[in-house]
Amino acid sequence: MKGVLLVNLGSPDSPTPKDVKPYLDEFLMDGRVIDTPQWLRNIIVRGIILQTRPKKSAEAYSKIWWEEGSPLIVISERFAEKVKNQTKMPVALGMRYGSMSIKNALQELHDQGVNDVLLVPLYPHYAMSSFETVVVKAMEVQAENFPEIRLTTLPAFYKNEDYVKVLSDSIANGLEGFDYDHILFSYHGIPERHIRKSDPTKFHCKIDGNCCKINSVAHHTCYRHQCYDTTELVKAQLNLPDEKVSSSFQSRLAGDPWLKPYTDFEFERLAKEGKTRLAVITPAFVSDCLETLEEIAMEGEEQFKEAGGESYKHIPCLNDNDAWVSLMAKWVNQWEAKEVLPV
Ligand SMILES: C=CC1=C(C)c2cc3[nH]c(cc4nc(cc5[nH]c(cc1n2)c(C)c5CCC(=O)O)C(CCC(=O)O)=C4C)c(C)c3C=C
Ligand SMILES: [Fe+2]
Ligand SMILES: [Fe+2]
Repeated sequence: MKGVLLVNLGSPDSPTPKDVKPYLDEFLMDGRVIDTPQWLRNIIVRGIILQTRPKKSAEAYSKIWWEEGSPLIVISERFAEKVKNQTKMPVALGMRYGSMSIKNALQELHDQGVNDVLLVPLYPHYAMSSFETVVVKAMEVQAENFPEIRLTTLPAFYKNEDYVKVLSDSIANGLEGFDYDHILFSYHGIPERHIRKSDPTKFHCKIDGNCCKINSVAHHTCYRHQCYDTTELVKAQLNLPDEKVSSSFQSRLAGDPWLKPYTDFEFERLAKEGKTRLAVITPAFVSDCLETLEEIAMEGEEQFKEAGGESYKHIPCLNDNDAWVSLMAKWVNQWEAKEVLPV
């Protein structure tokens, strides 16, 4: 029997340093997130980052936490529930990190007689630190515990025509009534090194401003290209003028060079250039989370207004938007009926 496994990133169990620390430990000890040799990752993560970050992160989580729990988890649960209502197949939800494990979710499907699973990483773009780590983890868990289950992965869907339409409609809806003079597409950042590592040609991705515009097989795994493509596709769908739109990358950790331009620097640059009414869109995330609700909706507004901006709006992610749910249901049902996957 066929079934669906939806996987998002995960959150700590509560917004306290006690619960944030083990969550960050699992997250940052993932070699696809901090991609150093393990001995060095141990020093960087356990010897340095985890000494101070859990307290700082817990404070940030406290600002956005809902009565029902972490926004990312609650929204993912609502989404999964709605998808369930639009398919005959069993649907389970797991998280890459934290206590809602992929193993438990696969067990849930297995207990319902499922032996053929469509794995859906809830990320529109490919990155080794998001999409790839979910796929690798699910394959490891399957091989170790459920050898009779067949796993098929839904590919990164950022340029799927229906998805671009659903995303654009949701953005248009969020922009309604807001008199903006600029729209910033802020994507989660990654270290530049990750782009080079994921380049199958080993020479295409130079991160020089041009490589992402030249056609290449490298784009199947080039997160930077996929983000810029998303901006262009939405811009075309909504007929947005070039001069009113730009892209940037947020949430960097100290140390390595990350993808540029950095979102926080862009807030300052745009305000100084006289763009005073800013809308911010965060299309690397399908559900709102710490990085959108705290870093963009709260901190971002403060940074932009301190730099001279006057009005500011964060446009919500797709979350459990009905059109998004129906599109996901269409994809999983097409796979069930004809083994067809979206492109
Ligand atoms: C080296 C560090 C990190 C990489 C690379 C990275 C890539 C990456 N992350 C997401 C999506 C999310 N990240 C979230 C939180 C978060 N991310 C990092 C670090 C890296 N992410 C940290 C340390 C944290 C935790 C919070 C903090 O201390 O700042 C979240 C939110 C989770 C939540 O509970 O709300 C999401 C979602 C993507 C898509 C990505 C690569 C493209
Ligand atoms: Fe992250
Ligand atoms: Fe590229």
